[in-house]
Amino acid sequence: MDASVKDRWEVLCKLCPMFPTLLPTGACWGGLPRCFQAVLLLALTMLLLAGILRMDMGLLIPLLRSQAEGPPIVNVMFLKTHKTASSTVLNILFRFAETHNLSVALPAGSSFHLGYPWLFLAHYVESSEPQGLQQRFNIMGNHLRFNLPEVQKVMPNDTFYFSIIRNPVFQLESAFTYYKDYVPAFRDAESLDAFLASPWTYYNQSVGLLNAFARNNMWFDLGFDNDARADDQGYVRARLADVERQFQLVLIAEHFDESMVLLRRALRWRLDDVVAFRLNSRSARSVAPLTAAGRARAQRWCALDWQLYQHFNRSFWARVHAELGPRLLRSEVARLRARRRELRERCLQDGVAKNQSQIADPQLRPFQSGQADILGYNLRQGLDEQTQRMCERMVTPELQYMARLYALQFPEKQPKRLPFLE
Ligand SMILES: Nc1ncnc2c1ncn2[C@@H]1O[C@H](COP(=O)(O)OS(=O)(=O)O)[C@@H](OP(=O)(O)O)[C@H]1O
Repeated sequence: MDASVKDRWEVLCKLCPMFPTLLPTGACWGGLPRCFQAVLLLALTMLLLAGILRMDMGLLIPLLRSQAEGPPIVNVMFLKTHKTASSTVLNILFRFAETHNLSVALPAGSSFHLGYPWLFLAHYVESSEPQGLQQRFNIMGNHLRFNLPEVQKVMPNDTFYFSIIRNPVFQLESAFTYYKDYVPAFRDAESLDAFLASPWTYYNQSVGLLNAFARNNMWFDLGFDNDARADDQGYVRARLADVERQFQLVLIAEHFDESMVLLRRALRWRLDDVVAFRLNSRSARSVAPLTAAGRARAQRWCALDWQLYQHFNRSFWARVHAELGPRLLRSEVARLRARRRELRERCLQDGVAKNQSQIADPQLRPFQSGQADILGYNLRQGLDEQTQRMCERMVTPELQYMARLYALQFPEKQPKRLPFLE
């Protein structure tokens, strides 16, 4: 026998006593080939076991962990960025707050948002405490421009912070239609393609905050300067690091269901807590897709948002792979979709979204803006009381839901007026 092969067998045999229960006694003393076979058998068995365990434990661990790691997280701050599926996420948070009797940081007085587009200040939140005392809340999610030190004044120290972003090309297209009449930079542009072909004709930086919808709107919502130089890599990297430090999770609107899977795991919530119907969507008629040249221009015009999106899209998928892996992700997304289908069948008339004129109950009619035709839902007739309440929560538009929570939380105060319903 070759000397080096013999040496290796001897090393293997020296390891034999480490597995006294697995190897037959004396296997190594009887002869080198027997020892080699035993070690090989052991290695194969371990490989096989590892394969089986990896497969099944991958599915089991999250279930075990979600129970083992304690109760659901109830202190949650959601930065509601604009035109990013954020109303659907806010509906999830409002429902969780209402069904768990949690307090919500709601806009003060007759306001519908938390001071946007100005940087958030704690006093934009309604409070039942006497002047000077700062009330803290469980849930916060109405539109605001992020300002961490002020948010920390109204939220507990152990709050979970998260947000959502969307491909800026689609985010801008949605914003253009929705804010067409409201944003100075959009008003005179015939179309978004026309705006992007010559943005400086329409966009005047000195007009101030109202134009924030027209450029790098997500960057702005995060509290940063939306007109900053996008080619200053030091600046961009520093702001991205700020977001990473301040938010435990950044979701991606294009991957909404995968986002809900991650969110549910992070918050240790039940499946039904994160199942939602798409809210605040436009009818196909009011979507005006950009040309290929327009899309390229939008990326350049919103280069800060583009870098934000690229960065967090990458880290989102890295996290999905690290925490779940493809098999578990697929099964969790399938579970979520199946449950949504079930609830759609149970709750919704015809199972589809309706435009404003088709919605019978004014409380379920979403606010309309600009040239967008915003869709909502009719509920099925004849639901039992409990199902009716559950379904109603899922389809109540943001402003009506906010007004209802406000009335519940501050019964002594003047209720919110929603003029568009009158
Ligand atoms: N679940 C889900 N998945 C993907 N996309 C979704 C989802 N829910 C809402 N949406 C789309 O988000 C857009 C509305 O965004 P917001 O609710 O953030 O708008 S707002 O700023 O509160 O007015 C709006 O986009 P547009 O239709 O392009 O305008 C919605 O269709």
